[in-house]
Amino acid sequence: MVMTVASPKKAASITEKVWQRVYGNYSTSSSTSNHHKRCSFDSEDDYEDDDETTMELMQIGAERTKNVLILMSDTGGGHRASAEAIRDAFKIEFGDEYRIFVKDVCKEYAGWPLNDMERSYKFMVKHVQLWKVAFHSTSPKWIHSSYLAAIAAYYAKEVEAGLMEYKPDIIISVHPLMQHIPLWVLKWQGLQKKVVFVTVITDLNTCHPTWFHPRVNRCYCPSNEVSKRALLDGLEESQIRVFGLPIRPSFARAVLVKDDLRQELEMDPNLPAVLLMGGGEGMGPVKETARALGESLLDNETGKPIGQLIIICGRNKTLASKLESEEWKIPVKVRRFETQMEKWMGACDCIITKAGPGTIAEALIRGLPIILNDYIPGQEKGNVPYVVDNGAGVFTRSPNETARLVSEWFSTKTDELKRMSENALKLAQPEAVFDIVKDIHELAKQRGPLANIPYVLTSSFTSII
Ligand SMILES: CCCCCCCC/C=C\CCCCCCCC(=O)OC[C@H](CO[C@@H]1O[C@H](CO)[C@H](O)[C@H](O)[C@H]1O)OC(=O)CCCCCCC/C=C\CCCCCCCC
Ligand SMILES: O=c1ccn([C@@H]2O[C@H](COP(=O)(O)OP(=O)(O)O)[C@@H](O)[C@H]2O)c(=O)[nH]1
Repeated sequence: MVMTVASPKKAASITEKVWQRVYGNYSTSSSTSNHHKRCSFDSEDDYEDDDETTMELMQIGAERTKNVLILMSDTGGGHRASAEAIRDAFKIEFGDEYRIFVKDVCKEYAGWPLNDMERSYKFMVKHVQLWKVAFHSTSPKWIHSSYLAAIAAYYAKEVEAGLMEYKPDIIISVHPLMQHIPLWVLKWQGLQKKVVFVTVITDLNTCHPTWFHPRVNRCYCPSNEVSKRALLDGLEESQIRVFGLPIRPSFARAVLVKDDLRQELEMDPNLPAVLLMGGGEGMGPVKETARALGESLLDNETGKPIGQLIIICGRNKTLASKLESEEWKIPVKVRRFETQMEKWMGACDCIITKAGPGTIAEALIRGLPIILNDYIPGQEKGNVPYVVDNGAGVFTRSPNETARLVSEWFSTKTDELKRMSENALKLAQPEAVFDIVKDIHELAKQRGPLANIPYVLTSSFTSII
């Protein structure tokens, strides 16, 4: 079990413990304080535990700054992008009412395999058949539940220390593998009634069943397709909300003018532009597609370009170096990891990408017709019909076919490009992230009296049980 067993030294009354904590001569449990020293916080100032404790007690009965812990992992770029979108939306809507931490608690606190998921995931998606088997073989509830239960039991103390470090009032999971273990820890700690736990799903359609956990307070689904799956997997309607996929507020709120963006980004002001990318890791047939576009966007009769190409390689440095060293007959910009994706998307007229949900949702907001040229089996498969059946794009794995489509859109089929752009805008849900944070805020307000009792007191309860 995870409960801290009270040592003789610690066997003080609750009053004594509170007294000690407020007036000093008290140190928190060793695993937590050790980690605290090496841990960096996302908030502007690191804080001392004693000050924090005093502050918490002073704020009993008053409105306290609430701590929100967002659990994510860098398996792909989408989970971090959604986590940061939620963090920014909290700041915009509620200012200092909430203190937000975006953390991969499993990586920071637990051991293998939890601390190595990014590398393992990269390896598996490179060998797609391996990923396909892993994804589908772990789909039955009894398989993933027992597997995760075993990991939870093994790393309980570490994950507990990780969670408690941030004294969360609200935990938001934006990752499929971050429901079971934290929820077990909260149960073991007796903190389920104190802490609001919500899941924000970042897959648009064929998501893995680990996303759905019956003990969450809310499950935010990005689409009706996902909410149907949630209901089938045993969640109650009252737990589910469908607002859309959370996208960084800079996409929803900034007023961007294409001509200005092109000037700022040093692009050709007149030529239509296609954006080519492959998620945060620069995956999929980017190189081959770029070469095919280099040919198809050149008018052979006049020798002049009919379009320009922007390639965003994300963290794939090898790809970027290779493309940077090539000679192009049309205007081409090769970029590495970009932090202002809304600007590049705003400056272009269509996009080519693998079926990453984050990129798709962002492109829809900017009204970009989408050519999907790849998908990761399992979680990304359903994103293809989501785009194609709604008339916002097409799917082809062939670089030559992709290049032909773009050259037609930029010359003879401009009406088709316009129609798809309108359909994309109809599917877009730019306000989703704000709807999500407002709902979480309401949920937190509805919590019972235990929610307002500071951790210094609740942890005193648990440590003497
Ligand atoms: C016959 C029974 C055999 C059972 C053996 C179990 C072996 C476990 C081996 C592998 C684990 C497979 C996990 C499958 C569940 C994955 C759920 C899921 O959807 O994951 C997706 C994320 C990545 O996010 C996606 O990124 C995409 C872009 O790249 C895109 O943006 C998409 O929208 C995102 O959702 O995948 C992960 O995070 C998986 C990390 C797997 C790392 C494997 C590590 C090695 C083994 C164990 C880790 C511990 C957790 C295992 C949990 C197993 C139960 C499900
Ligand atoms: O240079 C880059 C490349 C990608 N992204 C972002 O990374 C996310 C990629 O998420 P997606 O779900 O599309 O794919 P993943 O990377 O998870 O496979 C999106 O928000 C992109 O805008 C970014 O910010 N900079």
